[in-house]
Amino acid sequence: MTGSAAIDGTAIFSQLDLTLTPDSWTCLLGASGVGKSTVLRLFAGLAEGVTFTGDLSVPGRVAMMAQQDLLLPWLNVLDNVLVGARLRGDRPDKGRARDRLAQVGLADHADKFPSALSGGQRQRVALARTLMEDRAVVLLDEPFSALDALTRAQMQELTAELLSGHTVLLVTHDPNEAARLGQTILIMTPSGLVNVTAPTTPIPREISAPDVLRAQTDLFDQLRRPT
Ligand SMILES: Nc1ncnc2c1ncn2[C@@H]1O[C@H](COP(=O)(O)OP(=O)(O)OP(=O)(O)O)[C@@H](O)[C@H]1O
Repeated sequence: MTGSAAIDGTAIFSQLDLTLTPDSWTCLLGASGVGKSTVLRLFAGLAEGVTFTGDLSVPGRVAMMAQQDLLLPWLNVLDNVLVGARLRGDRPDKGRARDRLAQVGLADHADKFPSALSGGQRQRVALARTLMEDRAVVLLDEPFSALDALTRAQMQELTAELLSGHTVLLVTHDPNEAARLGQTILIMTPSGLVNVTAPTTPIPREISAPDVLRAQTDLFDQLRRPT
């Protein structure tokens, strides 16, 4: 993505230059309102009302997972995982959906309704639904931010494992999360992207690994700097 975006004539960002590295996790941080979600929505083709000027190329369709699990309360867990196929009018592949639920540790919850699940379990259903789409590019918009610290850490690990080999763009406000998962770490500012050196060890990294703590501190410093 190279270009500028505006809503109703008001600039959201200008001359942003963002290239995702294939098969790798890119983490995008930055102040509230700087335009991170707008970037994701543009990549996803869901940026209604946003005027983008520039070049934007997306290799095929993408999958997206957001902070809210967006599960449909009137469908059971299995049907929520199958919702993409149903919306497209494809034949639902229940066997594959059950496999995805097993991958996220919810094989025994397929017939339950979302209201009977914990927040962490609901987010795992959302992950199973994202995996069901089987897209090379996956966009994650603060998917773990509403979870308690322990569940968040577990979800980070599970998602990194299951999305291995995908091209991932993760928007997060959490420097530790970026330091654990980022293979490229970028801070979005009104004047462009700042590249912060990411650890080079494989992901997911341990929460308190020395290289993670170093990158986390570095990120805090950069985020605190006035732009
Ligand atoms: N539908 C809309 N109409 C008008 N302005 C909008 C609309 N959606 C977003 N904006 C504005 O666009 C800017 C960027 O919003 P965006 O959600 O992309 O920021 P963000 O960096 O993801 O913020 P946060 O970290 O708080 O989620 C903000 O100033 C916001 O007020």
